[in-house]
This record gives sequence, C-alpha cells and structure tokens, in this order.
Amino acid sequence: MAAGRAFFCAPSSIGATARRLAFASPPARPLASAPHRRVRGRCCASISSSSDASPPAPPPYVLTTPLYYVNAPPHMGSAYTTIAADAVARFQRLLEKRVIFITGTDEHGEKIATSAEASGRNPKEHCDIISNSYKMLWADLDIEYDKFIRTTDPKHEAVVNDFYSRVLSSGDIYRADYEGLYCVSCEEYKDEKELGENNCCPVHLKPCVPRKEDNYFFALSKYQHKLEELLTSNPNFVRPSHRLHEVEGWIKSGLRDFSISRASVEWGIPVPNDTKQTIYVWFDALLGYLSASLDDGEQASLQQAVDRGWPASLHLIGKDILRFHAIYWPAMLMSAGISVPDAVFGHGFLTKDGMKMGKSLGNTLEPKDLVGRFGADAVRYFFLREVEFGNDGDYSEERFINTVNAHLANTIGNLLNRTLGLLKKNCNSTLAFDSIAAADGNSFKNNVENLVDKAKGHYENLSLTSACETVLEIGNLGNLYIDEQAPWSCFKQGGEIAEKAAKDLVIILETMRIIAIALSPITPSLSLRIYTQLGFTEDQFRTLRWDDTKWGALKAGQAMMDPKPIFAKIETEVEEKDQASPKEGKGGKKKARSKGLVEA
Ligand SMILES: Nc1ncnc2c1ncn2[C@@H]1O[C@H](COP(=O)(O)OP(=O)(O)OP(=O)(O)O)[C@@H](O)[C@H]1O
Ligand SMILES: [Zn+2]
Repeated sequence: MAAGRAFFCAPSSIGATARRLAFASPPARPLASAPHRRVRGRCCASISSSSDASPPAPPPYVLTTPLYYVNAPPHMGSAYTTIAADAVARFQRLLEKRVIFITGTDEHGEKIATSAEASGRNPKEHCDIISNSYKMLWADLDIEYDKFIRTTDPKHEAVVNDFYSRVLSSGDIYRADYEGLYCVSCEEYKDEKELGENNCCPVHLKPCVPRKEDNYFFALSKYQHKLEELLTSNPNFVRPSHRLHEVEGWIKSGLRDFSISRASVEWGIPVPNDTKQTIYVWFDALLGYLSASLDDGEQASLQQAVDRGWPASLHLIGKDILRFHAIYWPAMLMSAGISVPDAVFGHGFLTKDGMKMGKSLGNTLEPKDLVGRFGADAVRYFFLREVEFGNDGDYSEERFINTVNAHLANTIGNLLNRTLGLLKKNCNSTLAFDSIAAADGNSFKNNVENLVDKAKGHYENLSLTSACETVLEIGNLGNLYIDEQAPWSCFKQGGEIAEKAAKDLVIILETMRIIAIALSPITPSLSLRIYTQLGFTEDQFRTLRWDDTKWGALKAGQAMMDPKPIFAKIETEVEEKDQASPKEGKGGKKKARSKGLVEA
C-alpha cells in the first residue's frame, strides 16, 4: 500500500457531468460474524463452530499489517511494521487469544505494470518474485504470520467483486468525468495547489501529466456524520492520540467523494459490468484484510470472509496511510453493511537524514543485511526499543550496536552466563531450592512481580518501547542484586552464608526465566535460548502463557545447562584504511560485525 498512492477526490465541478446510478436493491444489511472456537497457538481460522455444541467462544484477535506494494522488495520500513505486528501477535498468543495475524502484498496498479515491464517480465511473474521476497524476509526476521494474502489471488478477486456489488446496492457508487494533473508514481490525481514548480509532484519531484478519465466514484461525503459518530463513540478507534487529532481534523475539513476505478490501468481487477475499467488499487487492496482469512481453493465469498475473522481487532500501519484506514475504509465497510475494525494504530516513520525511508525515494535500509550481520533478535529489539512506538526515529549503526550490546549481551546475556557459571562451580549446575522457598520474605521477588505487571500493561497498550524498557529494568534489578549479594564470595564462607548464596542463584535464575517469557514477543529466539539453558525443552517454551511469568516455576533439583553465551556481543573492528579514500580520515572506517550468532 503505497503512501504516495491515494484516492483522488471528486472536485466540485463533478456535479455537472456526474450521473448517479440508480439501483433497485435496498442497502445491504450488516453481515453477522460467526463465533469461533478458542484455540491456543497458531491460527485455526478454518475451524468452524457450527457443529459444536459448546458455548460460543470469544472472537479471534485479528491483527493486520499493510499489504505491501510490490513495486520493489521490502526495506526496513516494511519490516518495522511487520516486526511490531509480530510482537503484538506473540503477546496476544501468550494471553491465549486465538490470533489471526494477517500480512501480504498489494499487487495491482500501473506502477506494478511499469516495474514489471522494466524488468522484462509480465506483471504476474514480477509480483511472484517480489511477493516471495517479502515472505523470505519475514522468515529471516522470525515473523510468524498466520495468513499471507496476495491481491492477485482469485479468492481475493471474488471478495472484491462481492464488496463492490454491496456498495453499489447501497447507492454509493456513481460515474463521473474527471480531468486533472496525474502523478504516475503516486498513481493519483493531484490538487494543483499542492504541486511545485512545473507542476512537480512534491513526493516524486517529477512533473505531473494532464489526464482525463471517466471514472466510478464512492460517495464518501455521505458518511461524514457516521464517521464523526464513530470517533465519538470509540475514542480508541485511532491511536495514538495525536493521530486521532489528525483524523478529526480531516473529517472536520469536509469529506469529498473519491474515484475507485481507472480507465487507463489494465493491471487490476475489472469493474463488475464495465470491463473497460479496473478497480482502483486501494478499493481492492483494503479488502485483502477480509479475503486473507479464506482458505485456498475454497468457494470464496465476502460473507464467508466476514464469518472467518471480522472485525479486525487492530490494523497496524504507518502514518502515511492513516487516511485510508481511518476514514475511507470504515466508510466503505459501513456502506457494505460490515462492522468496522476495533482500532487503527498509525506508527511513525523510520527516517534517514530526517526523510522518510521509502521505496519511491530509494533511501532505504536493507533489513536482510542487518539480520545477516546481527541476527533477527537484535534487529527486532533495536527498532522496537529505540524508535518510540508511534513517533519517528532515525537509524544509526553506532546506536544500534551500543544498544544491543548493552541490553542483550550485557544486562541479560551476562547475568545469565555468570549465574549459571556460579551454579556450575558451586552447586553442580543443580538448583538447591524451590524458587518460592528461595525468595521467601525477599522483597526482590515483589519488585520483579510489579515490573512484570507493568510490562504486561505496556504490551496491552501497544507501548512496545516501554515494554522493552520495563523488562530491561528487571534485568538491571537482577544485576544490582547479584552485585550486592556477591554470592561468589559467600560460597567461600560456607554454612548458612553459602546456603543464602545458593538461594540467591535460584532467585536470579527464576528472574531470568521470567525475563525470557516477558521479552519473548520481541526477541523470540533469544528467549528460547534462555529457556533451554534453564533446563526446559523447546516444546515447553512453545506452550508458555503470560501467566507463566508468575514466580515459582523453578524447583529444587532442576538441572541447568552449562553456561553458553545467548547473545554474541557485536564487535567493531577497524578496517585497513583505503589508500584511495583519504576522506575516511585517520584510523580508517569502523566496520561492525557480530562475533557469530549463537545457535539455540
Ligand atoms: N520509513 C518507514 N517507516 C516506517 N514504516 C514504513 C516506512 N516505509 C514504509 N513503511 C511501512 O510500509 C507501509 C507502506 O508500504 P509501501 O509498500 O507503500 O512502502 P513504501 O516504501 O512507503 O512505498 P513508497 O515509498 O513507494 O511510497 C507504511 O504504511 C508502513 O507500514
Ligand atoms: Zn508523486
């Protein structure tokens, strides 16, 4: 879903030529959502409750990322949204929600056809390649989505057709002429007053060209009051609050109808009953959130998609596409008689030199390269911890290295490593006490419990940055505790003092166990490594719930693994100065490399 692409609005002159189409059928009735059985773990969207006598289970937690536009392969911006969504999905699974985490690719439009032609491929071949590059990156980043929808999927086309018919039946589609200046890169008509010199598009810095088209329009203006009501009745519909204010401002300034078809674009879904036009990419792509829930090869319909997983609990998007999700999409759904989503969260931009990183500007950061050098946990942790979720943030490699080294290698990794080392040396790698008994009367346990509750609240509020901070606070507390108690010297004293030292090790290891669970939405592989070093199996890790953060799982007699670094510190090495490049200055340029990622 390209930020630059937007619906173009009907100008006031449209009235002269507009002819509202007359339809006999009454407006659509709201579609009912079928109940779902609650199942732990990965998506089970195809489970039907119709033959089940048990009481209806709560609806699924449906979470979406934007469907990314396949004009180019993914970059760190696309990865950022998807990492955040994966962290939310993992947290919701820990709460035992039946999660349907949807992502995918938006594959129609003129820009795709042009990119395909430039690479000497037909559009479908081009889409296959680029869409696959998204899937591969998501695997590299430990993203566990449940549904990946491509808008060229036949089941999606069926849903779009049904949806178009419903909106048509509501009397909200009409035909009109439009003439204006068009930016092909944005795939939208522009208002002359927003253009620069020589009618240049402000995003693409290229002149817009005059175009005249006969298009179909959606009557957005009819939904002005309903959208106002939506924001009043659900103040959490748009988050964070500064984005809500933006949306309120747009609505207040008056909503204009927008075009939902293109006469000049062949690479798209044909408009029902008018094959000379194709449906405009946004009126097509947003429906992917519905068609995603359908199984491949089944008889696809809009009703079926609604029954499988609607309304969405959360659309996680960048702020560039807020207007489409917070205004156009709910209005379109209202017109089709379908429930609106529960919430839309518009996060900020990753920037480079203050400019939005994006495919069109080509100033992107390569996530594959970062993952290859530093591993998925480091990338996931850095962007969620250091870019305040909801605001913009700039990337710097120096900050990246300093952050992950300090937090993951030192605060968490070293604490586990030295505690297991002490346990091996003094207790034969076996716990001498139950963690409950070890912490009896110790306020440290209460402090950890309070912080875990705080972290849970942050995850629930989508304050992912604060969630990371709070879990790290637990790690800091653990480091402080072990430094103060100095078990290494207490063991030497023997007797009760050594016994207390053995208890302290149990306390720290129980704390590490809790940290592993609480950080697992952000750093799943790192958390698994911690868990297995504590003597648990991978299967036990995979069935954890948030409630398992409760103090007390470690028992006397449990054997721990030998200490092994769970996160390799990233080392910077000074490269030989390139003789031909005097600009680098004395000492050459620094190149960072992980010592090697640690296998689970
Ligand atoms: N710089 C960025 N920071 C954060 N998120 C981004 C960034 N760039 C893209 N995204 C994510 O991708 C979505 C837009 O997807 P799209 O495929 O259109 O990528 P794009 O790089 O913005 O494209 P273009 O530059 O052509 O407009 C955003 O809403 C956001 O979720
Ligand atoms: Zn443009």
